[in-house]
Amino acid sequence: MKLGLGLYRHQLTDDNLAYARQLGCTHIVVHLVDYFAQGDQAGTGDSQPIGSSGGWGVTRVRDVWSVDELATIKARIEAAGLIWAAIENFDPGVWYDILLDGPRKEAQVEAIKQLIRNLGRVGIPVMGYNFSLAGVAGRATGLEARGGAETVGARGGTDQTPIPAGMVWNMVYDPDLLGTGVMPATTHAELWDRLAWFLREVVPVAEAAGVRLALHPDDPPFPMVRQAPRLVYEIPMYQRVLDLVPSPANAIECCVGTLSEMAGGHDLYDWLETYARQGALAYLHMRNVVGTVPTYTEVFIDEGQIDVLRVFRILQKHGFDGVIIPDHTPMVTSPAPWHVGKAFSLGYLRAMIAVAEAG
Ligand SMILES: O=C(O)[C@@H](O)[C@@H](O)[C@H](O)[C@H](O)CO
Repeated sequence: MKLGLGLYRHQLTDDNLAYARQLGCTHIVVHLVDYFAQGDQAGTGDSQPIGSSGGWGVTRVRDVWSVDELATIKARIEAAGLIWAAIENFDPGVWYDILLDGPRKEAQVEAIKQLIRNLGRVGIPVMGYNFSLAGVAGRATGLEARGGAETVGARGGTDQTPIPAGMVWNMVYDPDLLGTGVMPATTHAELWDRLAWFLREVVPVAEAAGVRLALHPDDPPFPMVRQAPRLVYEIPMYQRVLDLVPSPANAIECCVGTLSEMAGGHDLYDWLETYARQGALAYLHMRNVVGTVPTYTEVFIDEGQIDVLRVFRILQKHGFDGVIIPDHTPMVTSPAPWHVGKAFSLGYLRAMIAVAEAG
């Protein structure tokens, strides 16, 4: 098992790469979507994008990331002695009509196929994505982790304000549509059909390119957020995703914290075993949590309901040799809240991986 660090686009600096290397990471996962440039997230520093109803701003991105752009970033990561394990998330500006079943979806899926081929050419083995209309939205911030550390969670429900027309996945893709109404109502069945269409189009291309598509579960895992349906909001629902198009290229971005927050009473460890046995886990997000939907809090890696060592022992048993990154951590009161939070988590994860691997 390999330890990695996830960096947002604006965090892709030589200092942060050196930081990752110094703390024992061998791999980097990069969010190339610039969530923090503007909108409600602007100026929030390194804190995670929360997803307030105003969204993260406008995306003007229309072209997929080119071979040159990707190769430049890769060279920089490798110069720091690290390996680029995955990109996390498509820019809404290049695939909004795939999510919305809009008129540009055919053209956009061709662009996504080109992006996947670009990843294959540059040698980036995983493309993480979140097939979601509302995206990561509707969580509340509070001082609820150990010692009053700032964190996020849900307090009995989530945001159900409708998504404005022109916005999807927390970003505005067409400012001219703002103020003209709301996103058309969608059913769960329709959203599953959209995912199935997307996977049937793209998985064969990904397979040929040697790239794995890896779906993130819905965070927060409510059946509806902002009046829009969610896909994977209970743990067994991932099996339906895998069965749509069985292939090593149709895989899971396994956010263990989100899975543990899910309702329905399904056993986390049994299901992790089910997915690990199928070789379906592309990479892992690790954090801890207290509670399940509709009320839960994200907490420090060592203080929640998830038995991290038990998770790693399951992965070890099934030969998982992919990358594990710390997911969101509470912000630690210090001159560098994000860096200290991640450093604490990285040290803990590194130790647990070592114990699990020692058998
Ligand atoms: O801040 C973060 O890293 C998260 O919000 C992501 O884990 C997010 O849940 C996924 O990228 C969604 O695809």
